[in-house]
Amino acid sequence: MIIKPLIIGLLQAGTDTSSDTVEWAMSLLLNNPDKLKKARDEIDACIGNDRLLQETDLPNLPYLQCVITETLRLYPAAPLLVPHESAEECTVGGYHIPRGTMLLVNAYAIHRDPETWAEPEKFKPERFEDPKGEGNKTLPFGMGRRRCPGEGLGVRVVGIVLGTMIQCFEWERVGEEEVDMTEGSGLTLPRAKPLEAMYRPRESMISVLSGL
Ligand code: HEM
Repeated sequence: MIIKPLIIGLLQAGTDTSSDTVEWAMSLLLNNPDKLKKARDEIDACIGNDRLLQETDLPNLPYLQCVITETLRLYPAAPLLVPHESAEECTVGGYHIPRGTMLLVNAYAIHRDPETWAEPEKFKPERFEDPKGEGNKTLPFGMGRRRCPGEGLGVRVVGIVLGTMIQCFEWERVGEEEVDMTEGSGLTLPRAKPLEAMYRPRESMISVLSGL
């Protein structure tokens, strides 16, 4: 009886969140070709050109992970998380919250707070390279007992898809101008317009790709 709604819930919660994150990451990399090259160099050094990236490679690709974390900082797939309700009256930041109040966590604003982040609007995956540096104060998957249960799967899916796209193809913007980063609306955070980009197989990956 509960299997159907459970499956539908998992598909709804796990599909757009993951695909939007890949699309934002690729948009950011297209506007920052030096970061795209750095991610590709890491993949080439770790995996080479004889096989496709696999899930077991992900722990050995720390810069790719930094790219994903920085993407989720700037474009958290659920910018207000999911509405919560206070089970008891409580105090948050000095405000009295009666029992039964709807609470929204503005992860988008927290992730761009200039008190917390240096150059908050800038795409800098490097900010996550040094654990002693700015540190990771993001919450793209929420917190506490209602935290996203699909985080492990989501991070792996985004890592494999994005990493394979970087490993196998040369990516370029359609024209001279930067990719438009206008945000769409909704409960999740899609791009206003779907990403358009030019790509072609990398010479070094053609034998792997043609063997698929
Ligand atoms: C990049 C990928 C993903 C992101 C950024 C993301 C983010 C989130 C966020 C912010 C919440 C709300 C947490 C809160 O309000 O405290 C959530 C809830 C949830 N997510 Fe994800 N998610 C992702 C992928 C997935 C995947 C792959 C699945 C499952 C296949 C999934 C299943 C769920 C479910 C079932 C909930 C509701 C949990 C509850 O209410 O107790 N998510 N997710």
